[in-house]
Amino acid sequence: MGYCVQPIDSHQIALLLRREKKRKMSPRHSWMANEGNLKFNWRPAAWVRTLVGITFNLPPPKRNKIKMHTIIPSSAISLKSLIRKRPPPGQTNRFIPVQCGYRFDSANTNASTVNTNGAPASNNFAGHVGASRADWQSSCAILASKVVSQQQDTEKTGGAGEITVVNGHKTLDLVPMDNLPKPLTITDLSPAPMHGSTLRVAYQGVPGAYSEAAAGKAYPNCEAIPCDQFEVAFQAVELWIADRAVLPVENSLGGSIHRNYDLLLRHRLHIVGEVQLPVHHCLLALPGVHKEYLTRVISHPQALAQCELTLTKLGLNVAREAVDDTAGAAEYITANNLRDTAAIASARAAELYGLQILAEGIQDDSSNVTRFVMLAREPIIPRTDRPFKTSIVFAHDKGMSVLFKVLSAFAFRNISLTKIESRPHRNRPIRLVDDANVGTAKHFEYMFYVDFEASMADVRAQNALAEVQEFTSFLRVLGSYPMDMTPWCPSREEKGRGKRESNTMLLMKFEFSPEFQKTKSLLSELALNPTLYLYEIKINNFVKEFKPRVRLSDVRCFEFAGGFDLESLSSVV
Ligand SMILES: O=C(O)C(=O)C[C@]1(C(=O)O)C=C[C@@H](O)C=C1
Repeated sequence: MGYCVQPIDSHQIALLLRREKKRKMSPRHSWMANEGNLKFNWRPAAWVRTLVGITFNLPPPKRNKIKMHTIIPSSAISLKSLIRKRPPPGQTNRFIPVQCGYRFDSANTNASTVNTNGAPASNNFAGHVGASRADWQSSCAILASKVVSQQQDTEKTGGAGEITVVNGHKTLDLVPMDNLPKPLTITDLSPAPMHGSTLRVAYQGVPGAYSEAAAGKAYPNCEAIPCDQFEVAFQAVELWIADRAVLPVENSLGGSIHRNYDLLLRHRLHIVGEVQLPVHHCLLALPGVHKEYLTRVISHPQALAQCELTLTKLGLNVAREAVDDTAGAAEYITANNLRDTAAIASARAAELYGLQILAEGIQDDSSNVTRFVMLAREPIIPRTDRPFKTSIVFAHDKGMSVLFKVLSAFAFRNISLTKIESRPHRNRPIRLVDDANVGTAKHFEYMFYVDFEASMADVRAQNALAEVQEFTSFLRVLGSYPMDMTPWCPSREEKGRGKRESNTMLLMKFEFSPEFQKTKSLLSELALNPTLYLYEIKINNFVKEFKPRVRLSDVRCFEFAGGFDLESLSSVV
């Protein structure tokens, strides 16, 4: 079945918000109904509630399944409202309809399922075939009609056949066991919704953007939902249009993506994970275009910054223009048939928008990595049995050496800080300090963002934060989440240098074994998803079976998506 994924923009979000308000429907309710997860809401411990700075006003669990269909939002969200309007004739649409590649049947190549090039688009990340929005809507409709018909049956029969009275109290509305959601366990670090549909993950950009790849790495079977701005991705999660958002926060070459730091503070989403994505940029142009024809290069400002030196080395001293995202740049060239313009984007963007790759790996450093955070409406339960990171934001109070004192709270407890970022304090950007003798000092006021390597379940972290609270006027925990420990996936060039021979040997030795093939695909899924614990057991068996037969030094890196290091996996299990 062909399916066209369209980016959501802020206008549509506003429309949905208004509609949502009109129906006086609380998002909390819609989630509970949608996920069928009524009984399993966990209340975070008191210290989490205090530190997260958010009141968890969970309504009492409701078990009346009739309520569920009345408050399902998805069936009411029209697909149309998620599709961007076409631009007036003569004006180019910034987001032309493209086949996102999440669901594709080659037999179906109608206008909405082909890319701008007329060619069918293809998938980029393994196993990410998810239900389309249409499927999602129809499953909600089926669920709703099921509940309505059950309700009617009950009304007709007066509830016969169902136990509705217990000890004289009409309290229970029992549902067949099969329909009950599975209880959450401690391994459900970030519980996925149980509405029977795939996880919907919002990202900024259009298909082919690195953020889409990051969404696929974080949630391998997700339905990735493109959004035209970071803010829209935040709102999509807040309005239950998406279940998660995956957004970039920093790049190893270009530095912090400040906008997302500001938005983290403005919105009430929680960081539930992180993914680090190696970013290999390509220079893309229309087929037949040579480097010499180019008069400008367009891309996301981060991507332009990451390739600055290489572009100059390639002799491309041409105009460099910033656009919203890398894949959007590629799309723009194709849509406008620009033969004098190149885009910096991914190889997948080249494939999707029918461009040729003029140069590959053009980032100034081959180990270019972007760190993305995974955002959800609910925080996850912090653990101590694997490496966790905690992100906080604080504003310091008046006083001497406050920043030093705050940082010492971590240093004295041997907690490493992995990142510190400061942003202007929007409410109070300047503090004036008058000194009658020398004049007025104008102090810039900041919000400080700190990531440290400890879980909120670790007493050291709790004590450190208790101390930090003493020196700060504002403190919020943005999230405590598993660190991305996926082994380093070297770039193609690095891999070629030395390791290829041993990898090839290993693959030759085992590739004919069906068991190996099966396990290999499981492992590649794990390599792509740092939060999947289910696979640990399977890996354990794999390691047991294969370890005696191969030298670990021979199997440093497999030649499949994501790549991983067997040695570090065996230390995980
Ligand atoms: O434009 C894209 O493809 C993005 O996903 C955005 C973004 C960013 O915001 O930094 C993500 C990764 C790369 O570092 C370049 C751009």
